[in-house]
Amino acid sequence: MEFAIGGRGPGGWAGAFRAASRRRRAARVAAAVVAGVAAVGGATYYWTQQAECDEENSTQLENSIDQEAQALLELQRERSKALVSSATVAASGDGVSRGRRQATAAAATARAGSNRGIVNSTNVAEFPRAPSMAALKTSTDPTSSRTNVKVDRKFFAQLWRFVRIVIPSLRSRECWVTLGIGATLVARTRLDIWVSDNAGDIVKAIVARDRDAFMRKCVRDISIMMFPMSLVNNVLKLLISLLRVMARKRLTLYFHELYLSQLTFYKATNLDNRIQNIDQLVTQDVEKFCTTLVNLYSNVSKPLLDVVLFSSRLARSLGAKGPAIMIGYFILTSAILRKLQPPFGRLTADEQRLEGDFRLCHSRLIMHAEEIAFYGGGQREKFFINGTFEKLLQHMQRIFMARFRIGLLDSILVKYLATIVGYCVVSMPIFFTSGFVRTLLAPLGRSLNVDFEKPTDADDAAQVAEMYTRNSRLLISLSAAIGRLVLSGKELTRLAGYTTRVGELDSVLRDLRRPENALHGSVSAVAKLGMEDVELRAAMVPGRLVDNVDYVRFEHVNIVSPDRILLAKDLCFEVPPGTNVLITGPNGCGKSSLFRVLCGLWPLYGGTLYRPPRGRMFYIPQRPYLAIGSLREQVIYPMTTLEMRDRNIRDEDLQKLLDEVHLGELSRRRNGWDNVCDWSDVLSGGEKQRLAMARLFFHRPQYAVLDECTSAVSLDVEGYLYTHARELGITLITVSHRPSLWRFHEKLLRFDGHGGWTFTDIRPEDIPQLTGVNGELVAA
Ligand SMILES: Nc1ncnc2c1ncn2[C@@H]1O[C@H](COP(=O)(O)OP(=O)(O)OP(=O)(O)O)[C@@H](O)[C@H]1O
Repeated sequence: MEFAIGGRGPGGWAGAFRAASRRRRAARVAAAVVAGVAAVGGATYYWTQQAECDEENSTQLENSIDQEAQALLELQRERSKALVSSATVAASGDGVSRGRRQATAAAATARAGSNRGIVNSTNVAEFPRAPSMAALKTSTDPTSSRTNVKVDRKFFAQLWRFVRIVIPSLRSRECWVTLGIGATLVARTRLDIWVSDNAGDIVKAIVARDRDAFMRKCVRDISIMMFPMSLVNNVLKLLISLLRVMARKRLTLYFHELYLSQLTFYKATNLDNRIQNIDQLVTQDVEKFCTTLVNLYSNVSKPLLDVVLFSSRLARSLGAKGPAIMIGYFILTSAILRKLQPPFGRLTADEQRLEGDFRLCHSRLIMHAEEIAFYGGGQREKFFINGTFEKLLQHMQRIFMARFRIGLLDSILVKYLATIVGYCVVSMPIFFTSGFVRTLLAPLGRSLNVDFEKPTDADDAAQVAEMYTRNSRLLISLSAAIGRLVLSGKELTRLAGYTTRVGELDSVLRDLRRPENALHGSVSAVAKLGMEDVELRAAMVPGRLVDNVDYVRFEHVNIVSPDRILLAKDLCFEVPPGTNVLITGPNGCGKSSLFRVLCGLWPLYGGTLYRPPRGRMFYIPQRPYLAIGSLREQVIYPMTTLEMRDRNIRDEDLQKLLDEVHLGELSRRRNGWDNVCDWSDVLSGGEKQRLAMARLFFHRPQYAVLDECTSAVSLDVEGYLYTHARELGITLITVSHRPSLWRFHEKLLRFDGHGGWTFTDIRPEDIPQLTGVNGELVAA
């Protein structure tokens, strides 16, 4: 709220103030402080009410955003798939530590890649996992905490937890910066009061034609004070920005630690549907939380201080009634405006949804441009897109009209009437010293034990001008402080929203890392089973992992999907070193899931799993993960160049590997081994798979899990790769539908798609019977 107070007040006030006794003045100051605090209480009540209103609006906004999120699901799914396939590979490739370093960059690429994903949607569609389906479930879930944002005890408890992470100790830098901001705020308020006093003195000197006083106050004092004033202002800005960055750093690193270790990133995105869009939570919501928290700190503490100090200062000249009337007026007008205000929260939410619909139409056009073009559907799409745009425009016009109506009232109450009230308050001692105002203020005066006495006539024009200037400035500052307090209500609700979201992330990540959940999944998953799920209940008994042997053995292990479907019952087989195993079965029967259990991504149920330590196993999926970085880093992933140098491995050694997989040319392109580009875009499907095989040969694990990872490689090269892997002593566990691969394996694990399985020898005489003339599978 602002005033347009200006002009010159009439003379005759000064005597009134000279005549006031010290005792009375002290009483008035005390009363003014009480009035100020009471008014702040009123303002606080107001903005709590406001917060509830905002809460309602924000819930509507959130709901609407949910709808928009649903509408945009198709696009997000593409992006999530890219992210999750990266997460799966980073998890199974033991790339955790490296993944931590590259998390931000990878997310950025995935996001940037979403556009490519749109155009190239056929590639992405190969991937069966769609964690965004889980996102769909939770985003519409009415019990989701997104719809339940409250400024309550739980909020303050959560907030306190994060404040303790952000400010870990009283000796931390963050604590000093927080205290520094507090001290700077006090200094700034004191300087504001000095400015008001000084402005009064300057006007007084001008009116009294006192040149010496004018030079002293205007030139000398301001010249001296401009240094501390500009210093304080800018130090305040600097400290607030610093605290924001420090808070974000602490909190982001805290979440990175939780998220990127112990495969939590995989579990959170694949096995658990409690949270969605973790990338957004970690990168954006944490940042917004920190910004809102720091802003709230400065936006509440400063105005509170201002209200108390400005009120007490004003009371010295106007008595308690000045600030009390002004604050009362603000509370009154705010209440009126709130009553009459249209539901802008809902209107804005609707606007967002309509904008989302409009954007989605265009995005779908880009995504399916080819199909639409083949169908000749341009006209149909135009009709549809124009219709959506028309709806958006009509809604925007409705909002403009609502804003126009409330704007009229707003200007009258907040600008012009407030100006009148401000003028009246400042000139009260001279014009309104008896009668109506006295009667009006009498109850307030009695309750505050203040005597709103009539000041004696002032007669010193210079002093009057001084008082007028100072008081009007103080009143402007006071009203600005109350305005900021009122706005803080909105910020508090926003902070509650971010705290809930960040708090949810925190509790889910911590839950997934609990020792009892680490190996066996969420305990609650079993607890949620109904009594009718007898078989499932029996199958989901926590299993035992022995990971220090040099063979792979499944003993009575059950494979259960996160959706609690029993994919394989009572698995028992052994893969001794040197015995390659081929896994076959219909789509969706659980072949890849076996690997997920083997690598520790999915919970282990049933019996005992024996396997070598993770570092001695390697996993290559059908679409290999290519990290951000140079060509060298693609081959050695998840090892870093530094680690490679430490182990005395040279680029020439890598070149041999590339030659083995028939990709030797790659290192001879521009920038050679240091060539950094988006490798998933640059390489063809077959080249990516061969590069992944070079990576396998580089790491030479004891066991390699190959999940259809040569499906795009020509048959002759594929044969060579398998032969070479055997020469290197790598034992292979392969999923493939290609009969051409049977000859490289000794055992066959076949799933029947109903939980059953067989584990048999592959006899040489079986192989020709199973392959047709062109190498296709004719019996299984
Ligand atoms: N994260 C997950 N959440 C829920 N269900 C899943 C998840 N991952 C896989 N599934 C389900 O588990 C089943 C087995 O999936 P899996 O990937 O093991 O199939 P697959 O045998 O490898 O199939 P394909 O031959 O098509 O690759 C499928 O029905 C799949 O939908």
